[in-house]
Order: sequence, then C-alpha cells, then structure tokens
Amino acid sequence: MDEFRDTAGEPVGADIDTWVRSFTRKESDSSELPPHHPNCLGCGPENPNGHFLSVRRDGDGVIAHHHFDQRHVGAPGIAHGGAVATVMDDLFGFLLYSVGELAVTRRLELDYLTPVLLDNPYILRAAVRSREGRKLHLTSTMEDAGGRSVITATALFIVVEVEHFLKSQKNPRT
Ligand SMILES: CCCCCCCCCCCC(=O)SCCNC(=O)CCNC(=O)[C@H](O)C(C)(C)COP(=O)(O)OP(=O)(O)OC[C@H]1O[C@@H](n2cnc3c(N)ncnc32)[C@H](O)[C@@H]1OP(=O)(O)O
Repeated sequence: MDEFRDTAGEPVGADIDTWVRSFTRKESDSSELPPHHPNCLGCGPENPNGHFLSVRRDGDGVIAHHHFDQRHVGAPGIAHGGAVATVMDDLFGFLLYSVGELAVTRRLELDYLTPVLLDNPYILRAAVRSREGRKLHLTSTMEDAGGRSVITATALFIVVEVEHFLKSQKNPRT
C-alpha cells in the first residue's frame, strides 16, 4: 500500500485507520485544504497522472482555480468529459473537511454546458446544498475567467463509517 499522510502532512505509513480519521477533523481557516492523500488522482501532489487540484475553503463551501492540460485531452483542444468529472468528484470530496464525517460518492451528475478548453483557467466552487440523514446533496459549478458557467454538477454522497474503507482494502483486516 502507498504511504499515507494525515491532514497535517505527517506520514502515517499504511495506517488507513489514521488516514480516514483525519477527515473527521473540522478545519476552520481559509488556507489550502490538504490533499486526500499523496497519490489521489484528483489532488495528490505525487501522482504524475493526476490533476494536482488545489482547494481552499470559501465561506461554507470550497473553491479551486484549475486548468486542464494535454494529459486530459478528449477531442483536440478540449478536456475529456471523464477528466472533468474526476475533478468535480474530487472537489466534492473536499467538502468532507467541513462536514467532518466520512462520505463517498453514490451519484455524480454533470451538465457540460460548453466545452472545457485545455490550458484555460477555470474557477470551481462546491457546497453542501442539504443533508438528510446519511445523504449529502452537493452542488458545484465551473466558470471561465469571464464568469460564464461551463459545467454544473450535483452529487449524492453517503456518509460511511471507517469500516467502509477497511473492508475495501485488498487484504482487509476486519
Ligand atoms: C475518507 C473519506 C473521503 C476519501 C476521499 C478520497 C478521494 C475523494 C474522491 C471523491 C469521492 C469518491 O470518489 S468516493 C469513491 C467512489 N464511490 C464509491 O466507491 C462508493 C461505492 N458505493 C458504496 O460503497 C455504497 O453504495 C454506499 C456506501 C455509497 C451506499 O451503500 P449503503 O450504505 O448500503 O447505502 P444505501 O442504503 O444503498 O443508500 C443510502 C441512502 O441513500 C439513498 N440512495 C441511494 N442511491 C440514491 C440515489 N441515486 N438517489 C437518491 N437516493 C439514493 C438510499 O435510498 C438510502 O436512503 P435512506 O433509506 O437512508 O433514506
């Protein structure tokens, strides 16, 4: 298993219990939020195939400035729709630092309003729209520099216990 770090950047080795528990800390300042883990496809700083998404708290939600590059190409000059969905899903994952509980994506829906261009700056925002029990209803947007909406997305995340991740390991200990 890859080495994990907690939200303070401290290595926690293969201790996934510590990793998942780090998500239950509610952070209060507006500094950059920690990546989900070093190799996360969306935000991991050590994943050369990833998106290196950098996310901050923004009021009750989160915000990121992002651009796609040639690694994410679909049609020439345009980001692949799946790459865009990866980034929106990962952005939603940063809301968990505010929720203070663990949750995973059950449903993810995107409206691709206009093409997402490579090497073009975009502003991404996400927020929790509502909560019903374990169900977190999430919403997000991606805008271009002119404030034009290019993507809107919604997601249903379901709150889970730590055991969800322990059982998901290749060699579960429980
Ligand atoms: C460290 C953390 C972060 C880690 C962050 C790591 C990186 C972050 C990346 C972003 C996040 C991801 O990609 S997460 C990875 C991708 N997602 C996954 O692997 C999840 C795979 N799916 C599952 O494991 C499961 O389906 C769960 C846990 C999501 C749900 O299973 P369950 O616990 O049995 O729940 P279930 O009863 O089926 O559903 C719960 C409630 O939701 C309702 N429900 C279910 N589907 C729908 C639906 N489409 N629309 C409306 N409602 C629905 C049900 O009716 C029920 O309502 P009621 O009866 O309660 O009223």
